[in-house]
Amino acid sequence: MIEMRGVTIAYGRTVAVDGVDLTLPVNTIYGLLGRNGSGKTSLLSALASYRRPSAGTVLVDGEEAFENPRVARRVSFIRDTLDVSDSERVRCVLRTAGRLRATWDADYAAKLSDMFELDTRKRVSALSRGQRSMLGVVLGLASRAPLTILDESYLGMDAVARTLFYRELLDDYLSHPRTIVLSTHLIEEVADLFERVIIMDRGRVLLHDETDALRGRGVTVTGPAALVTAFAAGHTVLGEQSLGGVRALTLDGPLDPDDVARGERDGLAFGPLGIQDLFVHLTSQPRPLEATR
Ligand SMILES: Nc1ncnc2c1ncn2[C@@H]1O[C@H](COP(=O)(O)OP(=O)(O)OP(=O)(O)O)[C@@H](O)[C@H]1O
Repeated sequence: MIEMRGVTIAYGRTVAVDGVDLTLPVNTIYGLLGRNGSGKTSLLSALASYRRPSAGTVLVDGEEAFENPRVARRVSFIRDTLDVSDSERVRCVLRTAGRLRATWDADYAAKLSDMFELDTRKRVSALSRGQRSMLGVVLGLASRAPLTILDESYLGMDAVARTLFYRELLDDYLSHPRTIVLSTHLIEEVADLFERVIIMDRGRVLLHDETDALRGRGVTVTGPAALVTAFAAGHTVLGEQSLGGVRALTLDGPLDPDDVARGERDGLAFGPLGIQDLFVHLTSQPRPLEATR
């Protein structure tokens, strides 16, 4: 179990993470979503015990995470800097990872490198943007760490490489269950991988739920304007569009099935909202420039 209690991370006057409470059951794939600057990387750094929170605690299996070697050994945090030396050759980076990590699977790392056509003789400095990301993915997956954190790991990877990555991640997770936290902006592309979704907004957790529950959460109601308006009474409206006499409202669901059946009889149409559209609706309110205190 991973627990965050009142976790706050501030950089001077900028509050990147603002009193986050989260309980994360293990052996689950999490999607961490949030707009630019919403605090995802900061939160993940605390989760990975790379950063001491300004306030609050992060507990991994009951142990305080920061500067705790027992926790650090169980965590693999892959971020864009990769935390490796640019002058090293890829094969040396992989060998070092194997030496440092008891759970490392060298054969799997070799298989992944082949799959991504990653030339392990190259120095890290000679890798393209996408190839650096592939190296990050190899380091993350082959570590088989009980807590694997991939922070926007696909950057620069083309559609084919990303598809291979998603497929591989799911296959390997099924044979080696572990906790994987994936932060991404390519929501629709990966939404099917997530078992649970965490949405951050301005340093806070706006929502944390099972992906399946979220799929039924946003509902679009379309029909004659007066009928739609009457139906929406008492519901939270997340968004609206009008064209002539037709109105479409996005409501925060789930809706009562009897109400939906009645609405359909009256000529209203109901449609589910994808995770990405729900995310856009929930997080697209105008924002101040910085979340400062
Ligand atoms: N080292 C730092 N020093 C000062 N401010 C920082 C630092 N790192 C992050 N911030 C600020 O903290 C806030 C959250 O940044 P963070 O990188 O955690 O967001 P993010 O959700 O990962 O963003 P993105 O999706 O753009 O990568 C931003 O306002 C950012 O400017």
